[in-house]
Amino acid sequence: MRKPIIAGNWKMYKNFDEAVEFAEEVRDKIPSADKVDSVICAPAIYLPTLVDIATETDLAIGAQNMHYENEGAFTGEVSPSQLASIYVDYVILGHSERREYFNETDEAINKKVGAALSHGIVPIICCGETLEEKEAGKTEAKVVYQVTKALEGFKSEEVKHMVIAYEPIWAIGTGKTATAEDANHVCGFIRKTVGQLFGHDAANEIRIQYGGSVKPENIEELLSKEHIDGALVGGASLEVSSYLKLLEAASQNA
Ligand SMILES: O=C[C@H](O)COP(=O)(O)O
Repeated sequence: MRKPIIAGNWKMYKNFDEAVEFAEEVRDKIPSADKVDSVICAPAIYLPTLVDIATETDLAIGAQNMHYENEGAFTGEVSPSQLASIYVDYVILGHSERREYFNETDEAINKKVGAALSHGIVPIICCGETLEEKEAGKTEAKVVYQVTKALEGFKSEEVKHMVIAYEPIWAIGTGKTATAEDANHVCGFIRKTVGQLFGHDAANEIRIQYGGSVKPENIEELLSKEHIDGALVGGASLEVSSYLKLLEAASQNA
């Protein structure tokens, strides 16, 4: 049985006071980490403060991106060793917004996955198709390509601890959600791909999230599906009450 994982992605929202207020309000209301992994991926400048607030609670803190080098002349970037030095637990890698607006390549994402692992940071690796690709029947080919490239060169033992987030780009921030059946189909396809590449144990243990307009109203149906182990949530993770409802639903599904 895979433990559900709900990760909020705050993207470039919230000022400092709002971020602190949110974390202080939720920290003692997070369901037990035995039942669900509850994560907030915040803007980099808030991470040390949020990690402090979350210490000794069941809330985990993640970054939204990082470089793959540990140090160097890379103005504006944050490194894996820097994130590890402030005890960040997770990092989102290859989000479609990073791929589209910041030219992030599959090769760079693959290096970032390796860097995250070597620092004990769990990568949440994003994949997903555009509306054009969906309409052209290319969803499966697209996610297989992205997942294969992101996981290239790793061992089964490493892959099983990773998280993959299937996020159809047309469903992000649009209010359009993939049907639970469609989302489950693609997540199942990703699991099958992991199995072909890394074997049965990795496929069985890797957690696969769905992302794209996930809300308290649709989380239960999504989580009831065999291959959906959680959600990567944008908009609905910004409000305390909706974030907590998502966690509650996941903890009851565990
Ligand atoms: O990382 C989160 C996704 O981009 C989904 O965002 P959304 O829940 O606002 O559609």
